[in-house]
Formats: sequence, C-alpha cells, structure tokens
Amino acid sequence: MATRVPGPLTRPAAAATGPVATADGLTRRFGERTVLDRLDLEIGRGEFIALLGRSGSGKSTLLRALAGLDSEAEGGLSVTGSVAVAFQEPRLVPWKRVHANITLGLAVPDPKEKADAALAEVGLTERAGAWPLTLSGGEAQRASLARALVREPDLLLLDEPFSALDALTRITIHQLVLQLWSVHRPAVLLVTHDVDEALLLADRVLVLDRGRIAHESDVPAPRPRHRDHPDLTSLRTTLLAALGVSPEGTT
Ligand SMILES: Nc1ncnc2c1ncn2[C@@H]1O[C@H](COP(=O)(O)OP(=O)(O)OP(=O)(O)O)[C@@H](O)[C@H]1O
Repeated sequence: MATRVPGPLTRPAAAATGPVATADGLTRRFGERTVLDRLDLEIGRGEFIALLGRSGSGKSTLLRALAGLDSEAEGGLSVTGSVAVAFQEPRLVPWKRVHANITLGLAVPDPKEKADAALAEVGLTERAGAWPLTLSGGEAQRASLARALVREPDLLLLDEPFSALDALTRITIHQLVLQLWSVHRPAVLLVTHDVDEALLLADRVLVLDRGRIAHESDVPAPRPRHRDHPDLTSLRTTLLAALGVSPEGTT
C-alpha cells in the first residue's frame, strides 16, 4: 500500500533536507489497465520539474497520487511536508468572493492577512471582493495560485494551469510563477503538454511513458530563458523524440 502524508495547511517543522516527495515502485491500475507501472521518482526541495507525456500517459494520475487524492495507488509514496495543487480549471467556489476562496479551509493564524498578502503577490488585490465568475481566465488562475500560495506548500503541483490561457496572459503568468517560485521556493511539479513551456520554466524535465519516467533531462540554460537559447534547441529535439514527435511535428 502507498504511504503518504496528507498536506497540512501550514509549513510543518518537518525535515528541511532530503526529498520532498519520493515514489518508489508506484503503481496505479484502473481495472485491467496499468497506468503507473512501478514508477520511481524523487522530487528535491525547491526544485522546479516539468512533467511531459502523451495524452493519457498518466500525468494527472501521478499528480493526484502525489497530492494524496488517490487512495488506490500501490507501492511506495512518501511526501514530506505540505502540498498544494492548482488545476487547469481554477476550481474557485462560485458563491464565495475571491478573498473567501483564498481562505477557504485555511487553518492558520491571521488567515485574512495571509490571504491579503497572497492576493497582493499575484496582483489581485483590486479583485479581492469580486465573484469568481466575473474574473478573466488569467485572473482566475492568479486566484488559484494565491489559494495555493497561502498554504505555503513544500510541494506545489500544477496540472496544466496555463493551457486554457491566451498566449499573452500565459507569458505573464509564467513570469508570475517563476517569481513566486524564486521567493517561496516550493518544489514545483508542473504537468504540461508544451515542451517550450517546460524548457522555459523547469530545471528538470521528465517524460512519462508506459507508466514510468522514460526520459529525464536537466535544463542547463540560466533564467530568464528565451526559447531560441542554443542550449534549449537540441534539448527540445531530444524531448520531442522522447515524446515520439519529430521536430517537424509529424508523429
Ligand atoms: N478514475 C479513472 N477510472 C478509469 N480510468 C482512468 C481514471 N483516471 C484516469 N484513467 C485513465 O488513466 C489513463 C491516464 O489518465 P491521465 O488523466 O492520468 O492522463 P494524462 O497523461 O494526464 O492525460 P492528458 O494529457 O490527456 O490530460 C487514461 O487512459 C485514463 O482514461
């Protein structure tokens, strides 16, 4: 059986060294289908990882297991510290204003002040009293990030949070995520379909295939990165090949 530590809402006095999460032979079956197949993974503190994989390769399944949202995964899984998740759709509660969404279920001293600070960090102070349905897509994702941030996670799981955003908003949110990461330094696991997004943001890029981490690359280029950085060009080709895609885009 998997062992996991559910994410408490405040940063615990847990060991500040060692990996924040370790999967050791993690397996998840849905009926006859084995989606995660004895998968091994270690996530170091403060590291920014992007997880690529073809549609249906099990990225969200892995993320759900790491988030403690899947009680049926088998094998070893240990998560040390608190976890927060931001999903593709921001999942704000529509009948609560933005500010109340941030503090929902938050069991820390001074939740209001903490929510104010988180909203300020994501540039959403002006929209604190707004109803979620009146937010733009980018604002809703900012609110989702603030809700994750206010929990001071040791591990921040991002499940394609940028994929529904327009290109310009996406660039702004990329910068925001990097800024939040550099200030708070959670470990980040970003699930994405976008090789360039992975190369722009992450220190390490993983490719999930047939239930395992089939490929792993460190990203050598310093930040801020530009997609035409020479170090990224060959890495892009390598990652596309690991995904079974030729650079020209034909599979
Ligand atoms: N609750 C479930 N019951 C049955 N099958 C499931 C369940 N959740 C996921 N699966 C299956 O597991 C496989 C992996 O799904 P998952 O959502 O993890 O893939 P993914 O890599 O995140 O895909 P995408 O990139 O398209 O979002 C899929 O074939 C999916 O149908």
